[in-house]
Amino acid sequence: MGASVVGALSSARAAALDVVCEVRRRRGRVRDVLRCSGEVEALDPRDRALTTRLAVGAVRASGTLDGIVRSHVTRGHLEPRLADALRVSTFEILFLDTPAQVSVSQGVSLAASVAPRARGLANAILRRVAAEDLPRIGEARERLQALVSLEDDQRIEGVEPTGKYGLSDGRFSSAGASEPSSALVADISLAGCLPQWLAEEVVASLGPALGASLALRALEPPAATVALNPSLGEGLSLEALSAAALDESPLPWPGAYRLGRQAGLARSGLVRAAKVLPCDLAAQVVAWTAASCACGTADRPARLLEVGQGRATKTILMAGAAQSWARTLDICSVELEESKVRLACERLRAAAVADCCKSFALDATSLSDDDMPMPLQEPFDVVFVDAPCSGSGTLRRHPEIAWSLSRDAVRHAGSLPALQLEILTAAASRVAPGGELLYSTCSILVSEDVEVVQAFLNSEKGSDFRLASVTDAPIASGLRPEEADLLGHMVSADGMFRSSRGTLFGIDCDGHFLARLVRTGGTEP
Ligand SMILES: C[S@@+](CC[C@H](N)C(=O)[O-])C[C@H]1O[C@@H](n2cnc3c(N)ncnc32)[C@H](O)[C@@H]1O
Repeated sequence: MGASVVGALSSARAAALDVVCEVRRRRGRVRDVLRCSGEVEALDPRDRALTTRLAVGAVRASGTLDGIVRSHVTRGHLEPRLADALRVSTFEILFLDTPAQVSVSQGVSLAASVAPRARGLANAILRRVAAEDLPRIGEARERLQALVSLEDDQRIEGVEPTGKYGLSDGRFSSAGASEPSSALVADISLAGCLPQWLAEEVVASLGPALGASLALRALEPPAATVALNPSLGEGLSLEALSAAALDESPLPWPGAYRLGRQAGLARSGLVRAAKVLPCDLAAQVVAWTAASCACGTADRPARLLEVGQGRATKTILMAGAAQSWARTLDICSVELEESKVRLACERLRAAAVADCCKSFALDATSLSDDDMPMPLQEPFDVVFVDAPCSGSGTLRRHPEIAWSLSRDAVRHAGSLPALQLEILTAAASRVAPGGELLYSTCSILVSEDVEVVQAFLNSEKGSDFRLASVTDAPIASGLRPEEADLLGHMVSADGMFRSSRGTLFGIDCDGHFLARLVRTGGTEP
């Protein structure tokens, strides 16, 4: 924070405010606005990092920050640019290590830069944020930290370790087992800057200790993780990555690296050339595991249907993983949005895997229909459903999600779980007998993962399938010990993959989910 100067408004903070105003005016995404901003581009790297942290943080925590600011305004209404400035400054006071004297003084200058007559009001509000809300969040974090240090729900059960939450806190073992205590939910909501309903869902889905751990890490920047494209020669891609001086270090997964410096990645041209794919580590594990389920089944080229191709990151990883095992995958992918299919096709060509991949723009809920394009009519060894979801496992990467999502979207009829079940059921009809149906999301909510899997298995179509453990996927037998540890750590006792199960080797992944369903009954589709 050396660039900060008490009194004179720093250019990093002024740029962060412009970005946040632009996001509000255009209803844009903060990372897109940051990427396209000439003002941000002109900053030196250190200031650019502060601008990014402030703008992303202000958007990610917006509901909590606005509530705190409002609680200190006794009358009247804040004009939008002033509210934006106070949001940015409140985030800095509460969540960055800037000395309060500097962050308050800079916050007052920031507010005065857009509303000169509000200097006194801004001063009063920000001083109260520093004096009252900063310690309140510190106390909430301490209580959550005490809970996290107990490690597992079993040790919590029957013990009231800190006396700071009610006894009922230890009694969560699965979704809906009991109501979360309001004190725990309030702490997770405040420290993790989540709407209360989402904090409740997080506790119901992950349990108290993992919910607390997630809240403590919720405002940190996401890990800068990349995958080398195996199809373009891992050695060459690694050389190019080293030459770009991004301070890479290997992670315990084939071709996975963490970057110490992320800022130069776009400028290096490596992403455009598809030599390097920005991709969370857990998403890489999901893609390689899915590829192995297809490659492990036959000596002939295996057929894999990917549902929900998006920008084809996992398609590229799956094709590359198969090549690295000297196997061939024929991949068909379907995606609802035509613009994504066009982009996916461009990326597949750049990544040198277009020969083995075909993409179709269609609605996956119609996959059981008779009039599908020809290549989709033949049965598949593996159908991999990378389902549309809330993205609640990727809040740090997609900061808009936390405050734009509603409980209705993840819970009720006509919502995401209903669409996920419809897609899974339609996709199931394309699985060959003995083949596998894989269901994946980047959500941490049980309503979108295990409950969808259970609803499917309880359905007529689902009666042809049984759950298999992800630890028994063919990839597991070929992994190096630390890679096997990583996979094992992320698989729960029920055999389902959940990367939200906490950090390992200091790696803090997004929250991804994967379930394997093997087809044991039924006839050819
Ligand atoms: C989790 S994302 C996929 C991510 C992608 N596989 C990747 O690796 O980057 C889910 C995708 O499903 C697509 N989708 C949503 N509804 C769909 C539907 N009814 N049929 C097919 N695709 C759909 C979304 O547009 C989105 O791209």
